[in-house]
Amino acid sequence: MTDLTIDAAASISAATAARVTRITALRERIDAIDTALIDLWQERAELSGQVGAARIADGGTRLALAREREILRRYRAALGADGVPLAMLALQAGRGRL
Ligand SMILES: C=C(O[C@@H]1C=C(C(=O)O)C=C[C@H]1O)C(=O)O
Repeated sequence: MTDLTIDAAASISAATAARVTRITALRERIDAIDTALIDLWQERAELSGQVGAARIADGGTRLALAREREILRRYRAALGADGVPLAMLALQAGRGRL
């Protein structure tokens, strides 16, 4: 290889190494976010179950539909159309399937 070719190869591999380092850092942050989301998802389901159990113990209903509508509206306002199925899964995780 000529000196020029060696320099080019070294700079390509340095750029590749920088990209790999950046991807690794971004993935570490993604993993941390996923861990936080999973923790919050499970906490939400637990709290939702407690509210439902308290309402039923008071002779109330398993569902509070006005509250569910408000939650669906909030997710849709924040996340657009994708927010609706996400909210439905969050509700289901807490109070079970309809
Ligand atoms: C937790 C509750 O009970 C149910 C579960 C909800 C939820 O997971 O957010 C919302 C409404 C109810 O159908 C509540 O009334 O707040």
